[in-house]
Amino acid sequence: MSVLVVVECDGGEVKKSSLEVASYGSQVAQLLGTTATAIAVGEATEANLAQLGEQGITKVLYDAEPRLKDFVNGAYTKLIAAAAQQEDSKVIVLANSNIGAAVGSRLSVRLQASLATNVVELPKNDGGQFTVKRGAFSGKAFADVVLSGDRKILAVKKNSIEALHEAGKTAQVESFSAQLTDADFADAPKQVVMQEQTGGVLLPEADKVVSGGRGMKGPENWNLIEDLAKALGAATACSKPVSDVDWRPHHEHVGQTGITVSPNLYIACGISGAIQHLAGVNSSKVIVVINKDPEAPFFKAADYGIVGDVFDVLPKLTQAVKELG
Ligand SMILES: Cc1cc2nc3c(=O)[nH]c(=O)nc-3n(C[C@H](O)[C@H](O)[C@H](O)COP(=O)(O)OP(=O)(O)OC[C@H]3O[C@@H](n4cnc5c(N)ncnc54)[C@H](O)[C@@H]3O)c2cc1C
Repeated sequence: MSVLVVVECDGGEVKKSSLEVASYGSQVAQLLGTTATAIAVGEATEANLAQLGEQGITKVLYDAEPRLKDFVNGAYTKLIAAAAQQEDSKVIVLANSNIGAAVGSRLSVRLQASLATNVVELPKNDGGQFTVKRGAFSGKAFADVVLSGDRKILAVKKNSIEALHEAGKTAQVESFSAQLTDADFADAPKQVVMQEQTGGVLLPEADKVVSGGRGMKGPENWNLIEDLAKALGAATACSKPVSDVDWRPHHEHVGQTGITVSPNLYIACGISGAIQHLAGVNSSKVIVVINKDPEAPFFKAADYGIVGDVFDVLPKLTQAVKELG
């Protein structure tokens, strides 16, 4: 019996959120007195998969079927279920990402497993019960959830756990086949057309995000957001009212009704910090808020706050970032 960790890869690389998930899974394995095996999905290289040893993974299974390069829910679910069966895994850990959330629910039906999403801590053995803490009510609260049943699936929220890094440790990479058929690819997307992204950085995966709200006054001032984003190598985002009035495209709107982001750095410029906005950004590692109103609610969620006018602060901040190189 081993803990099975689902590792998402893109362009040959393991995604950062999956390094966290691998670290989480190997710590769960330690708690249960077993080892952690990963099943890799997406486009991966053997060398990068072997490096998952640094996050405590012992073995990595990889199916090189070319159609698995892009996300196909049915095929990914069957692949992961087959790996769980081969490894007799009672605990399956995945990222609380778009892929993880979609596969997690399908997998729970297929394997008759209990599922907890948005998990933020390692599980506890609470009086013999397997208990996990998860974010609830758009991140405003936490819930302790008891998972029963033989199999459990945990979808781990990004930035909830530090990725382990034991330099030089490698995992054994094994080829794996789930014997997928054409029927498993019935829901494969025919074509994926990427929306135009500022600086070529994809918003949901971005490591840094510079975001603007109504305090930016109009689309003609967005060069201030874009200049800072370019200097930082960040993606740009906005609040809902900004995209509602077409100052920015809808795919940049973050929050409860928009995209959820979990970057290492989120800079909010002229955004009040309404609960619906926070719901999409509150798993960011470091939040910086620039707002001229010291009472703006966003300051309560900020790691760093600048009380000031965005038109004064942003050019200076961009200049300072450029000088730092
Ligand atoms: C069902 C529902 C779902 C929603 N979903 C979302 C969602 O997904 N995402 C989202 O963002 N919102 C969402 N909203 C809207 C949300 O409630 C807020 O109205 C919205 O987030 C406010 O956007 P804002 O902060 O840009 O604008 P405002 O609330 O108008 O705030 C502007 C801020 O800019 C500051 N400011 C003004 N001028 C300057 C200046 N020169 N320098 C510095 N600061 C300045 C002000 O002090 C103020 O704090 C939703 C609402 C509902 C009811």
